[in-house]
Amino acid sequence: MATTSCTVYIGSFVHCRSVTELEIENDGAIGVDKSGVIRFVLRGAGGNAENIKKTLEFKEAFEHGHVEFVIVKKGGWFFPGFIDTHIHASQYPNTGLFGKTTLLDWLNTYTFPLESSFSDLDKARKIYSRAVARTLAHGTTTASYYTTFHVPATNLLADICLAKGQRAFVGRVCMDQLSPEYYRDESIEIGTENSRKCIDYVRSIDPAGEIVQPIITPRFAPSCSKGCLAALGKLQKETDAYCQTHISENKPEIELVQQLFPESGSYANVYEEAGLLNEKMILAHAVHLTPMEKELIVRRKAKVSHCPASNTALTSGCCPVRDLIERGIDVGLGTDVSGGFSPSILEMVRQTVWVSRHLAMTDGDQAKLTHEEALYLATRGGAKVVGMQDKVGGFEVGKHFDAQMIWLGDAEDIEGCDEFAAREGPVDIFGWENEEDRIAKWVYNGDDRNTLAVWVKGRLVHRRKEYDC
Ligand SMILES: O=c1[nH]c(=O)c2nc[nH]c2[nH]1
Ligand SMILES: [Zn+2]
Repeated sequence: MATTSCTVYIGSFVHCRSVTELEIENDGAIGVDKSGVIRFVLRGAGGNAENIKKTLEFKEAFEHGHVEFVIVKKGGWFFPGFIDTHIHASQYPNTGLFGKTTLLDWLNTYTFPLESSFSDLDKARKIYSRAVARTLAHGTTTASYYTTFHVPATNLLADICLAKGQRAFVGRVCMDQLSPEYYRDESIEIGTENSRKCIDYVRSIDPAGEIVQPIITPRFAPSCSKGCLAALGKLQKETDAYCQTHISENKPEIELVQQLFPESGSYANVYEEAGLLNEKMILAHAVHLTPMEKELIVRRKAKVSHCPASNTALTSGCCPVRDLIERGIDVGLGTDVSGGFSPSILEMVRQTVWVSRHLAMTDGDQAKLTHEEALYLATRGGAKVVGMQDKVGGFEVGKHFDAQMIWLGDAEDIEGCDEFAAREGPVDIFGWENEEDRIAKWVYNGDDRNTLAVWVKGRLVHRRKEYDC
């Protein structure tokens, strides 16, 4: 699956025009050069090859016969790749396992025993390969990953993402307290040094950071001493790397932070004091922030990863996403595997809508988010969270072609078979649906069977077996 020459993607495309509005173009053409950058976007008569040939950028390529065409079937569309702003690759085998636990006992019961086993590199390879392949199959073209505290296994995940072509932030988990003794950094110095080794390694395999980048990852305040957080704040300044952590996920966790950092005043202020709260910080959850904490996050331009499935599974709470957005905080979506039960960002789009509706039942209708808004969070919102809004999230000239081809199946009846056996995928199409209906059906009923192919920077990184493109 290598990058070809120039490619023109022909047919319908859909992306978010604004937070609330989708652009649906039924007769489009997107020209992508051999480095994966979008060189033209045509609306109307895009399928007309003569029209496409007229575009200056591609004239020469056409003349030399170096242009390939990828055509989406009628009823399907190209959509920007999804951005998962918070996922624990190391927890992938536990997807769907959480029982009745809540955050703190879930960590001890399910999470620390699994994560600590990543000293076994064969096991790490198997798990990370599957996690990356599966998320790609769900259309995730960029992911911000937590690994474990192991340096070799963390570097292995970066290798796998680079080889498979998924854009990734790869973060070695730092913690020097609270987790079991067999699974915590021996000292602040050793932990910081190990994190630096991972940063250096990831930058050595992709110096331009086009596909993989390092991300500093203090697990969360309860797992990190004040000295550990301060050392990571210093490392962040030195390396200018991104940073990710958890914040205000559930109430007992917040009480624990008050006990552990009594003089800090608030959970957000613990990170602020360590110099970690800035525009390169991705804060996962942010369910129970106080107004003062939200103001601080706005001032520091830190980002939020909304993880609706995880917040429901671990009964953490309903994040007031509308409030965060209206305050001007950049919000993206996170699967938070395996607190979250699914590696699919499409599922998180649904869950975002559901959580907002549950919130609306108590807080009023203004809390409700539409699926158009949730799709924005899954693409352009996520791009802002990871600082890639100029590169990915939509189809504009100059952006990279990170995209998925969506197809719901067609409406043709199979003779003698009126019922569900006629359908291979999860969505029933009757043929009379307009484009808006098809998108709604995809959001509420679709899954990876509808994602026929996925590209990152113009490189085909996934395709369904039965789809030949
Ligand atoms: O959802 C979560 N997953 C984790 O692994 C974790 N660690 C601390 N807090 C956490 N929350
Ligand atoms: Zn998490």
